[in-house]
Amino acid sequence: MINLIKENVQYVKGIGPKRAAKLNRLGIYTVKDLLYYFPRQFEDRSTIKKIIQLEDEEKATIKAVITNIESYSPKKGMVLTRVDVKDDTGFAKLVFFNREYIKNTFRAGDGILVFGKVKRSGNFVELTSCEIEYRSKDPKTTGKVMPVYPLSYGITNRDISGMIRNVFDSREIAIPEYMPKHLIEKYRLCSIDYAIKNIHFPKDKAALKVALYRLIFEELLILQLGLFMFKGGKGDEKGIVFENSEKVEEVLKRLPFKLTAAQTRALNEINADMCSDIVMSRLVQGDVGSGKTVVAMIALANCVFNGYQGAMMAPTEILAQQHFESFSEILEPMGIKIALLTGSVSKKNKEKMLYEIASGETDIVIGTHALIEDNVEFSNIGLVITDEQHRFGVRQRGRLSSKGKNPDMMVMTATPIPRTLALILYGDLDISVIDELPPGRQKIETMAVEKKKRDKVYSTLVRKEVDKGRQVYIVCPLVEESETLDLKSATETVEELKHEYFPDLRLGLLHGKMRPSEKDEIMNAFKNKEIDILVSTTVIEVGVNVPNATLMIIENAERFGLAQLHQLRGRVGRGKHKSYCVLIYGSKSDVCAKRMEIMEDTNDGFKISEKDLEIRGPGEFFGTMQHGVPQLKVANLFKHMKILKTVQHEARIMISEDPKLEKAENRMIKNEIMEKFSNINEDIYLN
Ligand SMILES: Nc1ncnc2c1ncn2[C@@H]1O[C@H](COP(=O)(O)OP(=O)(O)OP(=O)(O)O)[C@@H](O)[C@H]1O
Repeated sequence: MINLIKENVQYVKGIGPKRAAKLNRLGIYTVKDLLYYFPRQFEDRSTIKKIIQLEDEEKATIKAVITNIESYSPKKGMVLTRVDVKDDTGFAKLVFFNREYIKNTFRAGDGILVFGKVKRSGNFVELTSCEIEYRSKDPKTTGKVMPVYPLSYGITNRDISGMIRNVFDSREIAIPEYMPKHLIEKYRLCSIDYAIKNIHFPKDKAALKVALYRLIFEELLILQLGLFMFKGGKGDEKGIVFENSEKVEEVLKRLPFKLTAAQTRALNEINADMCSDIVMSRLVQGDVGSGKTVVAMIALANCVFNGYQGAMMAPTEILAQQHFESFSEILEPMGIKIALLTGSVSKKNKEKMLYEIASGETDIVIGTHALIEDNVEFSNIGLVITDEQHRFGVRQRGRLSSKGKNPDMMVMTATPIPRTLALILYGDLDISVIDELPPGRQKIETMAVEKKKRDKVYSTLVRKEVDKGRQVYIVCPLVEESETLDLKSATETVEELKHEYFPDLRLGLLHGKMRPSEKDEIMNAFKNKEIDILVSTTVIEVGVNVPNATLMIIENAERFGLAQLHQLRGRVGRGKHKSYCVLIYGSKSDVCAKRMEIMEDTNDGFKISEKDLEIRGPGEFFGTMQHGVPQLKVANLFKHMKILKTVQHEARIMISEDPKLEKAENRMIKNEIMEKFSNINEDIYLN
């Protein structure tokens, strides 16, 4: 049987090479691909409505009797057929384009069961895009739950249904079961055969539910098992056993503040890992401004006090520079030597730096991607930290770790996501959550303002903050003006502000196309209060810390996702002053209104990322990450969170008992995993 499933789809009755070529473009090559080409949604045609109940714009099924049929040609090549029908509650018109056969097949007095899109205006009811479900004098059978497939390349829903029907009709197809038996029994999953048949031709709503449950379960299980298998769970290799150095107390004393309870808790968890012989793999999650950096710094200091080197990789040069400065201020006086390694270090300096890192003279290296280049060698690295890991790939993180012998590893992120999703994004890491902001932080007052009121925001709010001695960020979606997009650009905004609003103030411009040294210069000037208003693109999004900045204005706020708006907003409210965020939007869409409302209502990153997921769906939310794993066809990481949790629990057990899934009961599902993951370019997958 299995061979039939792997057979080229072109040999299925009614397909042939021409249609097969079209199917190929939908990613369908084999019979199996066709059977696994799942509907995007289902239309419930099983409920029959009376004409009187029909609502404008809805899609519905009616059972009616034909009273009249007329065909005419409004223009060359087009035939319009109008079928008048009635039921015991009213009258309706059915409209068909280019379906001449209707006039020859039907007569007045025939019964018809028809599904279509309703247009209603008072008592006038019309159904368009009609599909005839049954025709007979008295259609007793009801319409079904109909699959709707994701289509293109001239293939219709009917085509796909027909082809799949042919597969089942013309040959003995039985899909061999690959789900481990213990899971089928424990969760009462239906067989794969039943699931496939019922997802394409649901017997009824209940059967569809059973089929979907099985397929969602399976899809998530394959994804999670694959990720565990390929990313590797926590290894059993022995790590370095650090001691909790007394000198850490001295570091704490040098800080201008006391750690929050949440920071202390995270540090204790990190310490416990570092002092054990297990290699640490820990994710530190904390909302913007919660103080993750200092936690990283203390862990690195402790590593150095134990005689090892540490490294921290940041996603941008600005951020690496900032960490370098804040770490140096506290740690250098204690004799710790810190280096900053980025792409813009001159060749000569770099050589010296690399030598000092390799010889062990340098204790802590902070840098960007430059850190993972081959020529960076450490003498004895004990702890590697990546900041904002979602910008790096799994392999990049791995590359940094591989520069030592089982160093402890820590990842920091400001995107608070549910545990279940973190497991998919980050693999099997332990998680510490910093769920408390430093004392004295006030809620960032957020206002969404229509584009036409921008003037007022500039002339009142901006002026007020600057007069108080505070600083302002203005974020624009583009660097330069665009002819095609009506979006605010950073360069244009600076000019406008300079000439029309604030000729007396000091303005700065920051964007990704500038040279690193220029960026540094501007950032330093802003930090040193030499710039009042910094107009920027999203290069300031992650981590930038200037506590005197209290007003953030985001132009074309509708262009950004919620999580990104939250990150941007997090650049203010980082000190003791009351801070504000103004979201200027130019869209009238409902989604935009909803997004703005959420931002106004809450400052809680966790709630925001949940909403973001809900609005955008996990595909977009995970961005590039989704390119790297098999596409989900039926499961939705957000909607099916409960199933995901169950699946993760089971996957973890399976992997711990059989890490490579080699036992007889797991071999079949392993084949499925290999097949799904094999289509993925490893580079993309890992990055
Ligand atoms: N316990 C504390 N008490 C007072 N201020 C603190 C405390 N911890 C950190 N800070 C200060 O809070 C600000 C934000 O800290 P930090 O930059 O570490 O945040 P973060 O969690 O990395 O935020 P982001 O994700 O936005 O980069 C810094 O100015 C830092 O000095």
